[in-house]
Amino acid sequence: MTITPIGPPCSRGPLISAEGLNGVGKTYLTNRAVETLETKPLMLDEFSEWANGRPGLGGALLRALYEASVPDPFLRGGTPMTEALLLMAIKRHDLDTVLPSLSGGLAVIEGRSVDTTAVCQALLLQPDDPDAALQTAIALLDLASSYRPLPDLTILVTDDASKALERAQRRDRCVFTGEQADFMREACALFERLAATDPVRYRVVDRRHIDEYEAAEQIRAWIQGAGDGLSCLVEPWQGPGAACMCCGQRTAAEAA
Ligand SMILES: Nc1ncnc2c1ncn2[C@@H]1O[C@H](COP(=O)(O)OP(=O)(O)OP(=O)(O)O)[C@@H](O)[C@H]1O
Ligand SMILES: Cc1cn([C@H]2C[C@H](O)[C@@H](COP(=O)(O)O)O2)c(=O)[nH]c1=O
Repeated sequence: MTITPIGPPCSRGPLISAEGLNGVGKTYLTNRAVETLETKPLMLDEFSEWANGRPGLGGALLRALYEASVPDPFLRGGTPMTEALLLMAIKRHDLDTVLPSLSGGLAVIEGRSVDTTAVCQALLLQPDDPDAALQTAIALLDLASSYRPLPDLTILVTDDASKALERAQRRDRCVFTGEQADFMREACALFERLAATDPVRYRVVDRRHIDEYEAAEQIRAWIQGAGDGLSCLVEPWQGPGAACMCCGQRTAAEAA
């Protein structure tokens, strides 16, 4: 189903997410890509960059997850479904905070969004079964999309998991355990399989095949094109005919 405004086209900005493993270069490449854009998007930091604490409910929920999972980089506290719902609530909170920017026509780039939640929590819910994990990730994304609209565009940055691991360890001056490195390898494969299920929303930058200049240029072009022909953004739980969260117009649903 597509949502079309009854009046003039919606002038909102695009909601974009950057996804991929720790240390794969999401932040590095996205920052490089936006350097050359005339109108800078609003960048919503990744979790680790909330180091000084983010005010508000999103920060408080994240602190609760960190405290319950210490000392695990993947926020694993032993109750994956509860964690999934909290992570979705944080990503919903992120959306709430950027609605004024989207409404003003600005592009917003989320450093990680609901796809990370789908991938990481699916691996916890279906350990040792990659096909079941893919189905679970798809189902978790479906659940997330009832909390908030999915991004208009998701850029997956991927690479050999071992390269991403090396960069993450160097940057954070830490050593991942063997189990954590295995988790990253599984997440790498699942991110790639999940992206292949939705070629309309995902664009994939594979650093095994292109250098950082080409990667940044691709990302720049995708960000620049993401604002074309956007439909209204509606509360998923309100259904057809709801007002757009950005322009306020009532929408009509039509069969795709
Ligand atoms: N092509 C590159 N050349 C040199 N350094 C790089 C390159 N790509 C990334 N890095 C460095 O590797 C580290 C990890 O990159 P970055 O922080 O962008 O990863 P990330 O995907 O955002 O990771 P995380 O999700 O863990 O925050 C950073 O210190 C970054 O500066
Ligand atoms: C959003 C989200 C994050 N995580 C994990 C992935 C990373 O190890 C950390 C956050 O680090 P970053 O600075 O955002 O790269 O949290 C997760 O397991 N599930 C999620 O939904």
